[in-house]
Amino acid sequence: MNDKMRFDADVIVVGAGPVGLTIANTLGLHGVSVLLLERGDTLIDYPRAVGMDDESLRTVQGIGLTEQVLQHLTPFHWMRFVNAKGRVYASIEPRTDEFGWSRRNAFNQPAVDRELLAGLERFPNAAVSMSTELESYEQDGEGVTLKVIKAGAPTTLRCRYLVGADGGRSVVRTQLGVGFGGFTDTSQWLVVDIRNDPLGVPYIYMHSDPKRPYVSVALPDGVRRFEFMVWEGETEEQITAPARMAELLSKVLPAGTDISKLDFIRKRVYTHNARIADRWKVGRVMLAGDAAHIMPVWQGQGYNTGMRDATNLAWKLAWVVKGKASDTLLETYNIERPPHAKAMIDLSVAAGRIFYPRNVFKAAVRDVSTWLLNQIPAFKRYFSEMRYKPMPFYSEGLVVHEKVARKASPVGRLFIQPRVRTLDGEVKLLDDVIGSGFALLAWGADPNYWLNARSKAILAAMGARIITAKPVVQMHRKVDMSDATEVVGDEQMRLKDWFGEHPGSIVVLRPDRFVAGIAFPVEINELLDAVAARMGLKVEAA
Ligand SMILES: O=C(O)/C=C/c1cccc(O)c1
Repeated sequence: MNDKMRFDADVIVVGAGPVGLTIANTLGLHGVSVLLLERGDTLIDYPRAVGMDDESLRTVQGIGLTEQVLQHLTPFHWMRFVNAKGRVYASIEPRTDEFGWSRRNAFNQPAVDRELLAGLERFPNAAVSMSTELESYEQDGEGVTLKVIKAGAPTTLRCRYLVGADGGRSVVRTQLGVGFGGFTDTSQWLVVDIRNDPLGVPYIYMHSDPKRPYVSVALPDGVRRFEFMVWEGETEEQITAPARMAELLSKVLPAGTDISKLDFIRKRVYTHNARIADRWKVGRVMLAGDAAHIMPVWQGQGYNTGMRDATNLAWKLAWVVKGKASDTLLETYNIERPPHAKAMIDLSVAAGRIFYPRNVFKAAVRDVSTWLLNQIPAFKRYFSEMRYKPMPFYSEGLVVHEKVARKASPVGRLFIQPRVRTLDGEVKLLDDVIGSGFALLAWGADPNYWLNARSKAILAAMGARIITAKPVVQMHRKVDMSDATEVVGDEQMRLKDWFGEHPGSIVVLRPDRFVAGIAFPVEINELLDAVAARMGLKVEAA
């Protein structure tokens, strides 16, 4: 065989962090051969990210690891901002579950990473190579050739596509030669993680103490995280010296706490960066997670932004590797993801400016203005319900916007995930019924009646399920449904509400559960044609 056609795996992913692990699990699930390379000889075993949002949890659900991961989570984990006088000036506590899960969750990252790694054992087509460091790579028309050092020995590997999920200092990104513009913050922070939580109180408290802002976070498994701002000119050695640590901790723990009893996991100083890669796909090489963007921690969005990348990219890779769609589909990754990642960087930077303003005057303005705004219920709700968080929205890419003005459109947005009732009476989350592929989801009527031969061929090429949701009391009546249409009951009546508010009664749902398009039954054939064209779908002649 020609050397160029010998592949060790269809996809090689560099970096066994959460993003690399999630991409590998998704590819594993889709039957694509994937090799995950990790420089370390084990996964990182100390906490880093602390917040997993509902979108990431939905992704975990999609790769079949809900039960394994939920045990490492504290759902409904609020975030409270406290001023120098001890007054809570903002509290973020969204109590809704429109995507099927609590919107804010604290989690034990090392434990979740281990579950994701163990999840790969389910797939004979997924392999992991630890102690394997990428040195260099070259791409050509058919694939990518990597030079790696595995357990000290140089080796060559070849794949069709390469994903760099290898962190902020990504070797894949550096060698791709794309820019990583943005800035490095001038402030530094000391992170202290402690086992056997000496405080035990729930939630995240952001103390805007102008002398030394600090954060106190309750994590699962009895872990407490403190973060203290490092003063200008203060070195890591100085701030972690026993006397200074005792002084810092005495301010955040009750008087008389025996500091020598604290069980430290780690103490580390770090700097915040706000950077984004200029291009996330060049030929056969893609960047994801911190390799593509890094941001301050204040909204817990570094991890979740990376998980969104994994969710967006992995199924597209599977479709293209399996020959079901053209490279056009993969290009949509580079179109869809960067604008939202940039919005998350901006949000994280802004949150930092509110939390630790650079002078006492700005802090006073913040305190007065937040007090005034908190008297207005609509503003209070805006914060507490997290409405300030920009939700992903794809204005270009695998989306058909022709029918609806972009601003009001449900197209390009994540579809809701209510509970539905199946014909055998089980109540499940919607995605667990739909599975891992495309779906045509309708309200009330049967889309099959309107489908022409080409649309049927498109749906077959997509492997799409055709599902109609009905009121639970009507779901067993067969009078108006063809055998090719599955029926689910609208258990919480959220689907009826959703379709009642949007201009159409059928959505094309992508495998990542974003809405690719919306139509009335009479328009469905044009919509399917447009979706097929946008993704370069390989359709058998009808
Ligand atoms: O919003 C979250 O989930 C996490 C926020 C956060 C705040 C302060 C320090 C951190 O390490 C994370």
